[in-house]
Amino acid sequence: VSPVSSQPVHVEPARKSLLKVILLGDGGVGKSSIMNRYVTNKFDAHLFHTIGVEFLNKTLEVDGNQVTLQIWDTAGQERFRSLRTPFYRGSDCCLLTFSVDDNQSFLNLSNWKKEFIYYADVKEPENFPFVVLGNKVDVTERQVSTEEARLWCQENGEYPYFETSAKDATNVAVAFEEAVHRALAADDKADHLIPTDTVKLHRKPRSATACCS
Ligand SMILES: Nc1nc2c(ncn2[C@@H]2O[C@H](COP(=O)(O)OP(=O)(O)OP(=O)(O)O)[C@@H](O)[C@H]2O)c(=O)[nH]1
Repeated sequence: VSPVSSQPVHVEPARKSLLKVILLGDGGVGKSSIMNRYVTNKFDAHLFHTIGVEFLNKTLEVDGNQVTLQIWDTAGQERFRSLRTPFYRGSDCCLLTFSVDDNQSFLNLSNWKKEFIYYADVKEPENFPFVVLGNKVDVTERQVSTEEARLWCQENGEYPYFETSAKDATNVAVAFEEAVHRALAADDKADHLIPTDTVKLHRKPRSATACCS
């Protein structure tokens, strides 16, 4: 008779293999361009405004596992608000985006964060993984300094900050990689908060002597 463990069984939760990452920010800051740069490695200098939402998938390998990143690009213009907000739920990470040559888009970051938390119905906003992107760093006429942006990120939740250019590809891949790591880390943390009154399957059974004595 094989020994039977009297220990509780704990099934390690599987890591997520599909991550939804959403891009939010004012119209024209470059959300579609960032997504296109990352997924297709192309840049179009004459993109039309997004109406509603669009998404593209990209598969990448993280710690030896395949992860599909589903990137949702939303319409930043106010008139499309009701078309974009129904798509916020279920996001694993939110990329708050502004353009370094547009101060108003930077000032609006707080509104984007609020809109996301409300419509995505985020239960613990302080633990949600946001990443901030200051796009168009290739432009010489800046209105937002790196220091100002870093300070906002620090004061609003220690968010990682990346200065990107969809035009010349600066920091685009690295920003998405950070988003993936943050999303997976938040997911692992949430799993560990689930109470486990279950059995540890990976535990070695006790020796026959210990078991049957
Ligand atoms: N110089 C420069 N221009 C950029 C960059 N990213 C985007 N653009 C340009 O900025 C304009 C707006 O870009 P989009 O990607 O359509 O902006 P969006 O945030 O998706 O806009 P909405 O769809 O209205 O929300 C386009 O003309 C782009 O070519 C960048 O990194 N550098």
